Amino acid sequence: MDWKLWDRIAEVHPLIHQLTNVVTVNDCANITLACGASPVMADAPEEAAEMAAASDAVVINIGTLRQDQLEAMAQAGESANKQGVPVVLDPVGAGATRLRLQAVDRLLKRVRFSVIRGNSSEIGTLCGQRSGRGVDANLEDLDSHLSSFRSLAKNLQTVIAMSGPVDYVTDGEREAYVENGTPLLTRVTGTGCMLTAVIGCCLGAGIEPFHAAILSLAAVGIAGEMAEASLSETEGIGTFRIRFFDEMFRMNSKTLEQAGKVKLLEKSV
Ligand SMILES: Nc1ncnc2c1ncn2[C@@H]1O[C@H](COP(=O)(O)OP(=O)(O)O)[C@@H](O)[C@H]1O
Ligand SMILES: Cc1ncsc1CCOP(=O)(O)O
Ligand SMILES: [Mg+2]
Repeated sequence: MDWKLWDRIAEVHPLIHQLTNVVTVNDCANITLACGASPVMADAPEEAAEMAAASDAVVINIGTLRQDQLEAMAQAGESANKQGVPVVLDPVGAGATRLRLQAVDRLLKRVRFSVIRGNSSEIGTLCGQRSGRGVDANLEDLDSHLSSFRSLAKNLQTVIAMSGPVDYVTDGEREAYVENGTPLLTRVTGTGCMLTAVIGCCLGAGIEPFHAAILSLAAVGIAGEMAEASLSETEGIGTFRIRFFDEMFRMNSKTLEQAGKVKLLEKSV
């Protein structure tokens, strides 16, 4: 794993156009800045395509979806595809309602995504195993689903990045497991959304999608581990959230190399 790729974000300082949810939009903008990239949040249909074409990567997150926003997302994605700008999808709560399920279906028909990042329920739903209440994960027996995740990646010509206790990344040929992280990351809303924004930063810096996903999963996991380790007995989730931002701001290739727990199974299929 070439951890030095991470430093490209600060060197390139890419512009990351994000069409995202109202719960975590501010956290996504701040994590983008913390990584050394520049965020712009723009989801009006009147400007989404123009903004996407002028950006280095586009992040589409359906967390609090509305119909007009969906059209803006599709237009931004199409415009990005036309200009060769990479696009990453976060299918938040894809299995929770019909609106979300249909939205993901429409987006996948109109836009080619470089990476799709979701939790196990969201990725399972994309494979036809509809699951998930709300936005949190509850798909079980993940090992039995790995071959469908690989087929999904192959069919959509994308990289699937499934986060969880152990993260799994595949482009249909190559596979990787990332073992960094802490359950505390699930006790703060937005860590998945921020992870997807970080993937956008890596893509915008020109890092190819498979490695962009691995680097981002390792970075977020390690920042979570370090934030947790810094907590005193009287500190809790509020302090964890702040320290997580601090650790992402301080993240560099050396820390990634020392603390990254990645198993790469290249050409494993
Ligand atoms: N049980 C866990 N143990 C360690 N890390 C976890 C655990 N669950 C999730 N993570 C980490 O939390 C981050 C957010 O992932 P996740 O919670 O799956 O996304 P989402 O918030 O979209 O459901 C990822 O970096 C993931 O590796
Ligand atoms: C709670 C919630 N509801 C709609 S979007 C959202 C945020 C989800 O963020 P994450 O998936 O990163 O925890
Ligand atoms: Mg999520």
